[in-house]
Amino acid sequence: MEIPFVKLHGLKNSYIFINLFQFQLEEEMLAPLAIAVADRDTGIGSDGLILIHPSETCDVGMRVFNLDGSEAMNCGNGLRCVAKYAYENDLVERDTFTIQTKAGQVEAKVHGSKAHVHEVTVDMGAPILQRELIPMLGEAGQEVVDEVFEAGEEQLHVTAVSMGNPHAVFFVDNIDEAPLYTQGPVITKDLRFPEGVNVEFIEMVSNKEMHFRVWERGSGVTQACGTGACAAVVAAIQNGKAPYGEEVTVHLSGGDLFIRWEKDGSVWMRGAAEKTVSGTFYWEHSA
Ligand SMILES: N[C@H](CCC[C@H](N)C(=O)O)C(=O)O
Repeated sequence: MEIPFVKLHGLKNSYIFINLFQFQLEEEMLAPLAIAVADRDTGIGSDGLILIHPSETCDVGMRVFNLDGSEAMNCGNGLRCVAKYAYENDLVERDTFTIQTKAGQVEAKVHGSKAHVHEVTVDMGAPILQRELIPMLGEAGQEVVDEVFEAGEEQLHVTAVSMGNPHAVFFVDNIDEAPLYTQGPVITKDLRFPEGVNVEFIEMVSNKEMHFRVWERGSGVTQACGTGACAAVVAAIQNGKAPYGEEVTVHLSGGDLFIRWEKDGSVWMRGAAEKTVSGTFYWEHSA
């Protein structure tokens, strides 16, 4: 198969994008294709695959697959890249439009021109905080804030937040000493999270600034995670470490995101999105 693609990234969290307004794929191809394109040796190299597709309810739709082929419900960096691509390629006319995800719909506003969108703001909607909706095992109806979390020999404290996809947020004193590579791969598959979980470690710099590292469900360590940054700011506010309604700067490995959670309302994410490669992926798909 000859598959047209574009590679874009949000703060170096990169995906291979396929425009299904122009190209068709069979459902059973999607997971193996995500694995194939993400492979840095035999594929293009990315953190996964994102499909941009027609939607009956929104201006455009997005599906996201991690590099292990698993499909996720939402992707913050992916949303900003989809918004950039949709506006620059005339899939939408206005600079503000809706994007359908598996988790629901969001509203995006692009900043820049048709020739080059350099930044996107997304209303990510309200976080999901009830334990059983994260989902996380335990007493239903409760929020998970600063809860003791036994992880091997360590006793951590977890705050769990869903942005349509699950996040386990841990606050550390020094981000450079966060157990990202030891605890990340273990916690992401912990049975207390029946659907797995994205794992974030946060060091607060001030009440409006934090350092952030992530082990993503299905992709491992990535340079940035947009839904994770949203979850981290929500968790900081739930723990009294940051204020409602004001932009918090999140320093991710790949760059900065600016996140605001309106009390009892939406989480807003603002950040860059860049295109790097376009071309044809030659794929020998064995059914
Ligand atoms: N690994 C995530 C999906 C990608 C999210 C991330 N790349 C972002 O920018 O939000 C999950 O399985 O829920």
